[in-house]
Amino acid sequence: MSGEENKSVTVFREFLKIRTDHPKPDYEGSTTFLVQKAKEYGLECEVYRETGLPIVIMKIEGSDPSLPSVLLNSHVDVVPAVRECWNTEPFAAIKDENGNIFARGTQDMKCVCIQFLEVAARFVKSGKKMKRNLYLTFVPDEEIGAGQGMEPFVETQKFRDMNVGVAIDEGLASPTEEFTVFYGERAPWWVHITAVGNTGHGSRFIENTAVEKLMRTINKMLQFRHDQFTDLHKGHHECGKKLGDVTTLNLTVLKAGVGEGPFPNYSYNVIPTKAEAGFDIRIPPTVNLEDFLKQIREWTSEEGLSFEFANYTAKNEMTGVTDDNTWWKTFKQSAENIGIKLVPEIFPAATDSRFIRNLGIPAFGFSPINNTPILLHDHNEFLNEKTFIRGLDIYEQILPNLVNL
Ligand SMILES: CSCC[C@H](NC(C)=O)C(=O)O
Ligand SMILES: [Zn+2]
Ligand SMILES: [Zn+2]
Repeated sequence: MSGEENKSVTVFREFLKIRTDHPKPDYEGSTTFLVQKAKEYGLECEVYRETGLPIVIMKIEGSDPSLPSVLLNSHVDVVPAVRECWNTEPFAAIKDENGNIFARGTQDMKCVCIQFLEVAARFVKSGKKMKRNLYLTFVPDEEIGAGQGMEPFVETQKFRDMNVGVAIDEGLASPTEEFTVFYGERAPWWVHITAVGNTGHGSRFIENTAVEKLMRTINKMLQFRHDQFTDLHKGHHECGKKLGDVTTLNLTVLKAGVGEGPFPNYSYNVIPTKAEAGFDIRIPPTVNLEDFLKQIREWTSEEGLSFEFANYTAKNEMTGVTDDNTWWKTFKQSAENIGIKLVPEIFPAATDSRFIRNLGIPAFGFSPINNTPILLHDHNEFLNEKTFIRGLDIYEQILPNLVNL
């Protein structure tokens, strides 16, 4: 590409090069980078460490700081990248002749981190005072469940003092012209089932074995999976359900057998007394979670079966997307005014927004990326620089309407 690179794109590419990939994210590197940028741009900034890992907090004070604030939240960590599956070095942020930037985090979600930072810099530079406080938080560990990130942070006095009225966080790329906006997420339940049963010689008909009991419960659960799959795929593609509207259930862990692998180091002629299965279940916010818990109890009610949760939430709040929610009305109207169509959906996976919504605070998941394949967590993740720049302009035009509401 000829000509000088857009300055915000350069900042984006610099940020992509910081190795915040799990399992050992360089949070000191990302923190130093962000603090330095805040200083350069004249943004108020502090690093909060009371919950363990660093959280970078930036602020633009409003003319009426007593009003609930607007929070722009982004996570700085990224998932690992398998070098041999990529066509370029995943942390080199190589830009090709079409302006496509290839790196882990281009979509999820270092683009949004830097767009929030750069748009805040534009607001400071404009010198125009806005009504509410505007906060930016850059948080760690979203990709591994937020146990040392957003989850404890929302419980702190620091967070309460920010008096958040609405939060904007990540969404997904959209392969079409329209943009998706997420107003809720499916509850992630990770269920671990253990079965115990009779043992004996592998040559006999032993009854009520652990594996047999586990198989019965697995079959019931996979039947439920099949019904949900059918529900998702029936009807018109246009008006039918989306992934976020149905419950997915996947058998992801399976363990049994006497002996230690690898093959063939097992006692093939000994009936094991214990067998285990783990499921990743994602439940839409429209489903009653107490009823679903009852369902799991029923599936595992046979004698010798028990279950525990590796991940569980009893709460899964949604943000209203009707006109009586003035945050939503303003967001939607502001997007329409600049010719952008927002399609509200339920996020199929889990993000930091769930902790904010569960406090009763409205939150929208929105990444201003359209006409782009969804490549989060995938090989050769990329974003075009023009899409990045347009996203920055979109935020610049929409956000003041929320901050001035
Ligand atoms: C239970 S926390 C797990 C969080 C993770 N988030 C993403 C975006 O992959 C997930 O949905 O599996
Ligand atoms: Zn993400
Ligand atoms: Zn992710």
